[in-house]
Amino acid sequence: MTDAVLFDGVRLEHPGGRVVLSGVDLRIPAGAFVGLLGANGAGKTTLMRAILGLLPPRAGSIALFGRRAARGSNLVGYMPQMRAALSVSLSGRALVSAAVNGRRWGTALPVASRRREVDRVLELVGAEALASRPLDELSGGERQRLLLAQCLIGDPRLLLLDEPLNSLDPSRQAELVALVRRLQREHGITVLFSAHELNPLLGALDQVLYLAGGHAALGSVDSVVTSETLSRLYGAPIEVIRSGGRIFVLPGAPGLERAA
Ligand SMILES: Nc1ncnc2c1ncn2[C@@H]1O[C@H](COP(=O)(O)OP(=O)(O)OP(=O)(O)O)[C@@H](O)[C@H]1O
Repeated sequence: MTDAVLFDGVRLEHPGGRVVLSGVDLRIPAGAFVGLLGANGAGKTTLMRAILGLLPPRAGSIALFGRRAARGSNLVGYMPQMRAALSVSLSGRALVSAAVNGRRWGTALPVASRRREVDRVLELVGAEALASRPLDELSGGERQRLLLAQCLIGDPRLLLLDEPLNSLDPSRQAELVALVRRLQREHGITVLFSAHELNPLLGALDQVLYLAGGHAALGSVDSVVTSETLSRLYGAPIEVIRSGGRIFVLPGAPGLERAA
């Protein structure tokens, strides 16, 4: 099967020459749910922008479903991290409609078809009842569902979700992860889901993509989230502790915290 995402020797730099990632080779199989983990500034957003074709690699190549990554691809749905613009009295339906009208098909799509597409994505995320309410009256979890609906417009095969759990409480986090997991399973969508915390994603992940020190490691949670792999990636001692079905990643040499 064609890989959803293929990085071959990729080097990503921001203007001004800041190297964020280098020598990255990775293959994300189509239909996988991948958690993208890494500390602040590790390059999670940068990697998503490269997949979107907004930051072309300075070396190597990126392909999506066998085609070179390019800006404006209908294969990809993106939920960006910055969501301040949502504190407005716009309705949920207007927010989702704006994406249908603007990004995917312009004005070429007949009004009835546009409306059907908005209804379809609202139903996919169970947000029909939210559609008529102003965004500034909705909870964080409800807004996230509408943003997810927006990403699903045009039936993308790959979803890039940039820290969608931020500012949600643990039960809303669990609901959102379960919703994305269901969409991924039922529709065969590939998901790249960035987060600061691994634990809320543990039950959903097929693989984890960890970024640190300009490098990337992709694989099962058990193979990547280990003291050995993360210490190599960070270039510094990292301790990984598993307890009660949760995983804790701590800086420092093994044994130091326990000794303290
Ligand atoms: N437009 C830009 N120009 C120059 N440097 C940038 C730009 N955007 C990001 N960077 C730098 O690239 C590095 C990676 O940033 P990025 O936002 O990708 O990290 P992140 O893992 O998404 O972080 P966070 O978890 O804080 O969102 C950081 O050092 C950041 O300062």
